[in-house]
Amino acid sequence: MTTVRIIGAPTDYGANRRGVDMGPSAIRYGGLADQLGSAGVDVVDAGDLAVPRAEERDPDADAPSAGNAKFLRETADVCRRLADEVGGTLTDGAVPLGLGGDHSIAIGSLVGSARDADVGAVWFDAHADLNTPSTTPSGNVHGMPLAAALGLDEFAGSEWATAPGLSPENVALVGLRSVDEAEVEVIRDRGFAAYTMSDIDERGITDVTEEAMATAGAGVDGVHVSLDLDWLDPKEAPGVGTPVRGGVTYREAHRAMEIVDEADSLRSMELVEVNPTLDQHNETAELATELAASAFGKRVL
Ligand SMILES: NC(=[NH2+])NCCC[C@H](N)C(=O)O
Ligand SMILES: [Mn+2]
Ligand SMILES: [Mn+2]
Repeated sequence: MTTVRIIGAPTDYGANRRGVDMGPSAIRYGGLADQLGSAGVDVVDAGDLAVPRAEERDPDADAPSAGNAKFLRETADVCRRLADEVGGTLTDGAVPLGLGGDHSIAIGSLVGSARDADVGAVWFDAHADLNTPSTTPSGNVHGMPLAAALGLDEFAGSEWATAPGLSPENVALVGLRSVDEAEVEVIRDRGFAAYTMSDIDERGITDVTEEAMATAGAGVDGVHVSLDLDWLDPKEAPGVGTPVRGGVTYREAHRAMEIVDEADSLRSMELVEVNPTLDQHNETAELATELAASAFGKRVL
């Protein structure tokens, strides 16, 4: 039987708006353990990493060496510890499920997942998260995790940020609808498999997700699935910090997660960017738990 180990990373260093640090509590309160149980997996909750409050920290402590990247030192500290938790979970034969927190925690997830293995990544997100300290329009590290893990620009050779076993040919982005100019260039130059909402409109979520999982999983030991809740339409998932209209529906999201399960290559997963201060009756957190259950095999019949 699969054991899923929940690891909370209650950060909001990487986002503009406060509140995603409450994500792990909201997602647990939203019924995560029960949902995963109904998917037929064993669940272990490792609790939350200790994360100092942003108010007690200086966002520019690393400037100017960090370029325009706020709270980079704090992010590095959390990601190092998260990478150890994720790596240790895999060594124990369980599947790590990270709870954000903002999307910068994906750096730690990817480093931990790709420490002793070759991995692919599927990024379910409205955004590409491929900015670097020199290209970011915001200075927010949640717009950079994929670039960091791939070692782009300033992240090249960074021991805490780059994921050694993550290869660019095994990266797929799904659901794009808000991509910055510099990110468009990176996607074109590096040839990432990237599916916009138009691709989903045209080809359907099943076809697109199957192709994304196949690309990410080709020739590697497993796939990391990063689920940013702003991937969904804000009507379905209002509790996120950077909502973008025109996202996937409730049904499309479930179908995609069922395909994640069917691909049988899931190595590690995370649920990020749930912001309870912007949510309605915890519905975004509850949706996150349901989608995780689908990804771990929950079916009606
Ligand atoms: N994980 C996220 N919600 N990322 C949003 C990123 C938005 C924008 N591309 C930026 O770099 O600031
Ligand atoms: Mn996003
Ligand atoms: Mn994101």
